[in-house]
Amino acid sequence: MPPTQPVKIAVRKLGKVFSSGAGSVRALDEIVLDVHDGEFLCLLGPSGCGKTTLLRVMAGLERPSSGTIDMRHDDPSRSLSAVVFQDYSVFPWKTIRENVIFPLLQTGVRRARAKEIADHWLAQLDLSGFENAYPDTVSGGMKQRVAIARALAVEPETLLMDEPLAALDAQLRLLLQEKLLDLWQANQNTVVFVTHSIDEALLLGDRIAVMSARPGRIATVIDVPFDRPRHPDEIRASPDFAALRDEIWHRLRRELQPA
Ligand SMILES: Nc1ncnc2c1ncn2[C@@H]1O[C@H](COP(=O)(O)OP(=O)(O)OP(=O)(O)O)[C@@H](O)[C@H]1O
Repeated sequence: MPPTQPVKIAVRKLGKVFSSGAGSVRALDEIVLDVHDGEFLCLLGPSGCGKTTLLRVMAGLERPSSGTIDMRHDDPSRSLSAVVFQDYSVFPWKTIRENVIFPLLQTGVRRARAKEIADHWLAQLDLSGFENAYPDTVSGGMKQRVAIARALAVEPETLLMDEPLAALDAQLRLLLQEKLLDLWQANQNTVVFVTHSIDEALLLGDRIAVMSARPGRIATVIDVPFDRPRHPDEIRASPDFAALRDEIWHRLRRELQPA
């Protein structure tokens, strides 16, 4: 649906150039994009087009070379944003519970309360019973659920996710997509979600920003018409799904093989 909520993240003419002794790479060029309150926005584009770079700029992990990015922070008691990366970025030397507690302690939450919050989010991610396990003793899917629990536990106003399901096998990926749909339905965070998968973007996103080949620009933004709460099997079987998937694929193909 076209967004009706106020703008949460405003990206204006954003450019990013990486310079090194070997030369420079223009990763992003004149990106203009609005992300709205409570919106699930997917970023899709050819490999190397700058999706991760854009997400890292949003997270404050990279500085723009030009242009601006403005992210509204409404509630100082909540974190502005939290990031989930592809590679299960959990601390192997901490237990699963301590992984989730850690950022809460950093923000000043007392340990007893942090434990309660951690256990709540671990239960939401179906990890009850594994609180005292170490990440390396559980599966990749579970590690990624720990990373998601840790990100959600700080109640971020915006959740930034960089291909969080890409390293999982196909079946596990479908299950975690369903989990993310449920979590979004319950919490309605603003989410920016990088993916290579058109199907995943259509299933999860309210809108899909398709990027051009490097230097990345926003080639087009597609409204996803499916009502929420969403039922993945029904959506995948719908004619709209097939038509949109074709439309997006043809758009991406133009980026991959310019005329
Ligand atoms: N720290 C860096 N130093 C130099 N170049 C970089 C750096 N980070 C990214 N790049 C380059 O910027 C471009 C965009 O990279 P980025 O990882 O953002 O793309 P992407 O769309 O996320 O790629 P993929 O889909 O393959 O993950 C690439 O050419 C990459 O090599």
